[in-house]
Amino acid sequence: MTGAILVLEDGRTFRGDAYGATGTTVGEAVFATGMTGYQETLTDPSYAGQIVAMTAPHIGNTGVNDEDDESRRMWVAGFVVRDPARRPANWRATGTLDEELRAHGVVGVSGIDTRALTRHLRDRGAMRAGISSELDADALLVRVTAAERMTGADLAPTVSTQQPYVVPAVGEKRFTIAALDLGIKTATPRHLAALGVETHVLPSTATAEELLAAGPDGVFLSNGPGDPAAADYAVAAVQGVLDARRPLFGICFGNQILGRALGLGTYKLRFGHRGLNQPVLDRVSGTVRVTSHNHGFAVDAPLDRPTDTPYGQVEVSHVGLNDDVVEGLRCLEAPAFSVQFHPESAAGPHDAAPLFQRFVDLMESARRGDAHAGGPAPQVQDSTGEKI
Ligand SMILES: NC(=O)CC[C@H](N)C(=O)O
Repeated sequence: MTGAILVLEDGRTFRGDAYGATGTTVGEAVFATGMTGYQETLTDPSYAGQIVAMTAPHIGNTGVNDEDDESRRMWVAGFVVRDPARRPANWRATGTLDEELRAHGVVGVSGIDTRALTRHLRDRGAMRAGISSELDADALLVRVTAAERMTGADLAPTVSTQQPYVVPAVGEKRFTIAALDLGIKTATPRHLAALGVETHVLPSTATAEELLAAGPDGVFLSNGPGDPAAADYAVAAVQGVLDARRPLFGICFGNQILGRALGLGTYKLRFGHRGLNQPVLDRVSGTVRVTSHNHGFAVDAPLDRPTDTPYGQVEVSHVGLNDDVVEGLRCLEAPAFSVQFHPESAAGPHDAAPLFQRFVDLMESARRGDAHAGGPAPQVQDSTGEKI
């Protein structure tokens, strides 16, 4: 077995075995706490530039399949696992994770103490790191300290589609939307399609004019990698959409971009939220949902009062219950809202999926010409009859 090392920016070194592709890679070391969903994680464009360590010790058990990819390729800069499955056991599996990582050139390391690594990152914060099966620790550390930092990194254009494309509605088409692809996952248009929404996906650098050109019923802002403070082009596009008063819904990076478009700041969290069971309070409905997260930055906004913006007041609609981080925004005088977590899940629980229905409700009320603001009163009911 070929050896490999993981070296953190502060010099801490872990020794293990090469996993996936051999070679050398650098990126931001982060940990993800989901016990399932490694295929979705690896193919989520939001992880571009990051070396992802899985805290669940046994990874690869269900292999890989042809259906669970969230984009056209794997984007992680590197992959760290404790104990890879020796062989997959799942009826949907078409290959092993190790082979798939190699096919995508993802350099990984296995057999290291991922609990110690996670505690280190939790205490010291996410930091640059490298994995190598060919360099010694000193040489790798030189590469790590020369690597680009996540703060200030503009990565959405590197993962976005270059060409617009359309995802048709399933059944009768009720609405057409333009989606700004900052790193969109396939699960998102799929959720919208099931609600009768046709999604026109546009490149990350699309302007407001381009987003609005076809007269869409609404505009969607996707998740995506990098620092929202570096994506001024997307902020300008969103301001144009707000000026046009077109219904707008954003997820994760989209939440951060909406926040910036409203004049709010963003900041880097110490180690971020990456997992499938993060409790979030929806202050509009008063319910707590267990949600899927993947973010290292967050919006800076007061929790206790609405903020005045050039587009009217905005309030914090969702709050993370682990740490009081802003997890959603709702414009009170404009048809715009967003969440920091992932209603499309993939992977993760489906608690938040009805937020897509809220977007549809918002477009419906805009079409009727009703007075509308970002968070239509929650009228959707889940299977227990509870309002969400
Ligand atoms: N999933 C996302 O959209 C992540 C947004 C942003 N890159 C962050 O790390 O916070």
